[in-house]
Amino acid sequence: MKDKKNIKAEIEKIREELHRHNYHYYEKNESLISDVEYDNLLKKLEKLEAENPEYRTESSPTLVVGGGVKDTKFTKVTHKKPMLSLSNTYNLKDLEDFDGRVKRILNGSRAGDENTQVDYALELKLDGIAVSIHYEDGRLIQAVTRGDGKVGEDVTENIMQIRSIPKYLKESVSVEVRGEIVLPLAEFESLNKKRLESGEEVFANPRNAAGGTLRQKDAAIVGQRNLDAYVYYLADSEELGFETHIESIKYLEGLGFKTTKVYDLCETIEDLETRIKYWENERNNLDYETDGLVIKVNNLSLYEELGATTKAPRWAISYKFPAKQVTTKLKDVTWQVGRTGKVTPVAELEAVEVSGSMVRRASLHNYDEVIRKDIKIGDTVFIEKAAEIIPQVIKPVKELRDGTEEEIIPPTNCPVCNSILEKEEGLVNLKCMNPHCRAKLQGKMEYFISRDAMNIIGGSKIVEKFIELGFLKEISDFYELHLKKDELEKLDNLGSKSIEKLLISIEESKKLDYSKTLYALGIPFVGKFLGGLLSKESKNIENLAKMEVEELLAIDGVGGKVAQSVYGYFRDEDNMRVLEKLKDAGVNFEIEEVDEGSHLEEFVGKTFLATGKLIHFKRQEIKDIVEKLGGTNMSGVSKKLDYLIVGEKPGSKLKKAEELGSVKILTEEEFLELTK
Ligand SMILES: NC(=O)c1ccc[n+]([C@@H]2O[C@H](COP(=O)([O-])OP(=O)(O)OC[C@H]3O[C@@H](n4cnc5c(N)ncnc54)[C@H](O)[C@@H]3O)[C@@H](O)[C@H]2O)c1
Ligand SMILES: [Zn+2]
Repeated sequence: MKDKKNIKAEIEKIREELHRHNYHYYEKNESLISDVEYDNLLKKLEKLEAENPEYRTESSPTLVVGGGVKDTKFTKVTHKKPMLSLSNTYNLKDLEDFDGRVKRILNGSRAGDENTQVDYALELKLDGIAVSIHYEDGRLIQAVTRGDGKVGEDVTENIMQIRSIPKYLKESVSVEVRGEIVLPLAEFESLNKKRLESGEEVFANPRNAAGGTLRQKDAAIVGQRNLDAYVYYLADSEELGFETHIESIKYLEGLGFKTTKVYDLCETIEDLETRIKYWENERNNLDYETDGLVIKVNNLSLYEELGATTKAPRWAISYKFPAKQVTTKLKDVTWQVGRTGKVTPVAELEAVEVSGSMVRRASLHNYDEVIRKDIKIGDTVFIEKAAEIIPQVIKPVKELRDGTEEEIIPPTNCPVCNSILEKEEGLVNLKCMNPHCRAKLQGKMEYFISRDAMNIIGGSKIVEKFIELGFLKEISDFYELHLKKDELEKLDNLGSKSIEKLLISIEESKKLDYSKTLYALGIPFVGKFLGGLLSKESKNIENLAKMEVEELLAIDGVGGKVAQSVYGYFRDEDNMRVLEKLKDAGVNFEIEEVDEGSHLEEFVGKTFLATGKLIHFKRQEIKDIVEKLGGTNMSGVSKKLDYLIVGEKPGSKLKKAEELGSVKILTEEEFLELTK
């Protein structure tokens, strides 16, 4: 008995929690927990309700479409056909179950026909706000949000502000069309930047921003935000005589609607799996956010038989991608000193999995941002890890504070060398001014050997050790390491093999292009682009060192800050001393004269790009060959591209080139032939 009581209490507690999250998510367009955490709670409740049917209620979040219209500022409108949610899954096994369920229902109603063929349409699941838009004789008359699925809010005026939604259709038909209102990623970023600058709270993600915008009372604001709309459902498709979902979508395109253009026909579960794998990566190249894929039965005549629960149709399911955003606890903030002495806060987090990897630390950028986002130690925070990007702290969840959170206090002294820090430009940057600070030294060394600079093997561990042992005091010391070979080989955990490799890569680095060696010096503000530009303009470092500020300013692309920085660099005795050492060691600081005699007819005036995993060449080698033979390298596929060299698993670039039709595709062997 006691047990039962506990179960009842637990069920009620989870329901209450879910109601609270629904309120924040649908009414206020903000989240207190991540979607995965929400979905896990919902699944837990579903399980408890299934095991204890006596506690089921019609109003449970497991049975109703989220979002209400109770206190709405908009006029309420009853939907002709309910606007349902979608059941969701995060794995392929559940997808197979879905396919099995669909076939079982269809087989059940057609005894004897055991092998019903079911085709699926696979679409992108846009992460935005659902709307239903009504047209009468081709004219937009009303647009309604999903609301609680039965009753939504009239947002016609706001929808009128969205350029990609046609106000008049290309045919004079009366239809109801459903789609998703999204905020494109670029718009989202610029909106948040503006809000941060004006002290307003940032939106945690594009969906929240789209929701907040669409339910604005002031249509003019909606107009400024550049929302976009993609449609994915024609409510009257059967009445209009369409047989498949995909046909109806193509018809919508013909009427003037924007769709994602993704409606892959999949005949088997294997087809579905292949497309899912493809989109797991490819979705990062879209300019709007997707949180998964939607898989729909393509044959419309099966919809009635399959039916729907109170919450979702049985002819569709969503396959959700691993979450990019999750919440976790901010345990502490540490301060990191970079190569220029800039001191930045780093979030120390309770370990959490995001996009398939464990995250323990995340960037907080600078103290100003900590203040603007109002982040405190002990806060629950949203963090995000997009493809291959360092995890970022998005915002704190202030609603979850219990009063024990602590202010983040910036240090007064350098956490590494203890010298007093100085403030630059107000509060934005704290800086260690000690020229001998170990952290700065280490940062400088790591920058010097990084891939885009001198490309010397050996990571931060080796640099740290060599600094500690006194082998590295300035960047030119790398070129004296060979003199200490015997000593180095005796060090623990290194061994002669890796020392040998290290010394070879140091030797190799001497031959690098002047643009790279210039970049490697770490002159403030001189990144890869300016390294290239300044090397071309000056031809060699002696010329560059002699340039006056006015001469530097005369170079197209060089501004005041850069000119001052470059000029100052070469007027510093220490810098010049290290530079002389590098030159004496044989590091290249001049542009090689291009020998026009080596140009090949097949290459002159032609453009090249390599993609995929290359077997015979390094990517840089291909670029060097192209340049040497008189061709030009490109970074993306466009009409201007003449040759695409493809390795293994080429991906989207090859697809694009094939679509263009004008690009010649070469294997590595064919490329090699061309150079002969
Ligand atoms: N973090 C939170 O606090 C919180 C709270 C509530 C809900 N949520 C999240 O929202 C989900 C529930 O929201 P929901 O009911 O809007 O469901 P959903 O967003 O998971 O799926 C249904 C919706 O998908 C949209 N959609 C996008 N592309 C589509 C396409 N091609 N075809 C059909 N529909 C498409 C439609 O708007 C549809 O209403 C939960 O599973 C959870 O992940 C999170
Ligand atoms: Zn310091």
